[in-house]
Amino acid sequence: MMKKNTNKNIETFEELMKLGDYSFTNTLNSDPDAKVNGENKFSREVFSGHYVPVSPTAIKEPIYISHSETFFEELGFNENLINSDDFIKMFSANMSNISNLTQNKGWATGYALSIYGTEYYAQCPFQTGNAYGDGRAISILEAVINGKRWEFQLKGAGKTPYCRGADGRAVLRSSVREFLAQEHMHALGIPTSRSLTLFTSKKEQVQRPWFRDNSYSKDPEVMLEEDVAITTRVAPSFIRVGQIELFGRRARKNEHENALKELEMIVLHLINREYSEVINQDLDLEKKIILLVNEFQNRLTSLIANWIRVGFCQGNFNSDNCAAGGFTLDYGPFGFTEMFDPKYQSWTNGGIHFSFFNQPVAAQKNFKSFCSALKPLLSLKPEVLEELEKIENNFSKFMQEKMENMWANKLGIEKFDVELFEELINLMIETKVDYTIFFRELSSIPNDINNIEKSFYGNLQNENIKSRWNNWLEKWKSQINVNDEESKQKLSNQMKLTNPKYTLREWHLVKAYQEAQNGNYEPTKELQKIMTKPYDEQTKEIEEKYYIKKPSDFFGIAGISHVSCSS
Ligand SMILES: Nc1ncnc2c1ncn2[C@@H]1O[C@H](COP(=O)(O)OP(=O)(O)OP(=O)(O)O)[C@@H](O)[C@H]1O
Ligand SMILES: [Mg+2]
Repeated sequence: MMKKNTNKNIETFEELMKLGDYSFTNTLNSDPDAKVNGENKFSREVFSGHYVPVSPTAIKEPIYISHSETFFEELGFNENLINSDDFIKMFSANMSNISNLTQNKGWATGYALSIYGTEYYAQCPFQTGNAYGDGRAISILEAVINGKRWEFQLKGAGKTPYCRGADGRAVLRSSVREFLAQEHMHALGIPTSRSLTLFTSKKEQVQRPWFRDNSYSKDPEVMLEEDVAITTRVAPSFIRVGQIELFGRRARKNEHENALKELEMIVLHLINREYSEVINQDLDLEKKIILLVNEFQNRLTSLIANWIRVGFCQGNFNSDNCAAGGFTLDYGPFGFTEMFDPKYQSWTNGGIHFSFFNQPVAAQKNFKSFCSALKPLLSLKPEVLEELEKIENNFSKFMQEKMENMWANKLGIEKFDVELFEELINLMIETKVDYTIFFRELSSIPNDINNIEKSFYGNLQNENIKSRWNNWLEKWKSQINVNDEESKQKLSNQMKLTNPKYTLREWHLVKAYQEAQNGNYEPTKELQKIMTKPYDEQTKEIEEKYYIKKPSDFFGIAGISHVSCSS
């Protein structure tokens, strides 16, 4: 039976505004100093409160680049909305002179920073952590749409108290990357913040450190003038592990009389926004906390296994870039591994700890920071604290289980086999395979290793390696359940739903944002169209253009093989 579509469509900007709901202002505290500080567009310490009201700074004469048709459809947004003047104004950060606005201010939030489990304060200009947070991200709307609550956040909408002396802007390059990556990840079946719209402007440029053309430099060499842009991203909330940490640290140090209360408030807010379907709101606080850590652990471990499944490396997995709802957030120095390397990491300053295969450990560090932040709420309940610590200590066991299941699925086998897996990884490293193409080709269940040569960066002339590969294939085949053409086809189809055909390679992105800088948005749109169907075969023409290994000319090239800065 066809499921009846009960969703109500949103035809006009006015209808969208009617769904706006700012009730969080009843359950969360605003920064008490915000009023005194007027515009709130300069770097300053914010000592308490959960959010600071901030007016976004418009980009002038916004130029439309793209919107997510898929997400519009999911939200029930009429396509015509994108032509509405008010809609364009709102999502290019111009909230003046819009009729039907319930509130013409947005809000920014503070958060703390832990890098690989170590607490940091140095990144805050005051060295206290009180001026660190959304430096250029400003939320402007919460709306309940067809029963689901969404927060709409502009990235690059100008300065906030957390701007740390920077310009509050995002450049076109990083905005195109984030806009495309979010919808690609969603299409890959991976929880993520979503993209709504992408606007740029030719009326404002900001400077960013970057590389010369075709440079091999690891460090930026020049300051580039780049056009500004704003992407609107959408999620049930933008609460980060770092945000819970900020309140956890304040409570732990008893920084002000409301510190513990504010921690409780933000935790309950997190549960409401991200976990209301799994945590009954009538339970007492301790029970809620235990369910919360369990479920966050569950989501986070699945998320990381999924990242590794598709070759994604987040690159900067600090606690402030780890969404407490367990989805992907902050597409800064991210990348998809091409020539397989477990240590792959595109960000030159990122270090090995955020590299591709170390992401389970990086996640564990963020999980630990999350648990530590909750502990002040349990100081009078040692038995609950013990329970929490037990969950915390089980992280690596759960992570390992998720990883093994993921590898088994990727290989189309029932049960993970450590020997089979380790030999595969060794062979993949030794023979330099393209991660995406290899697993996709394997999904066709080849008879001989020559059939998947397409995925090798070198050729297979070495007889020893060739025979090791064929032995591996034999062993693998003895573990998959394929006895006839029909079962082979069935398994092949199933594997192709796990192993995508297309992933967002950096050199595709570079072409798209360089063209966009010249005012040609077609490559961005083409990439968007292809990368939102990553498991489909698509046309021969697309295959020839996008289902190919990284061209040798791009190896080692700055801005393609590695980046120095994400903003
Ligand atoms: N141009 C900028 N102006 C003001 N603040 C900035 C700017 N670039 C980065 N920041 C702030 O510096 C911190 C670290 O930046 P990072 O690259 O992790 O985040 P981001 O990409 O801006 O944002 P997000 O995590 O919201 O996606 C963040 O708190 C961010 O808000
Ligand atoms: Mg960030």
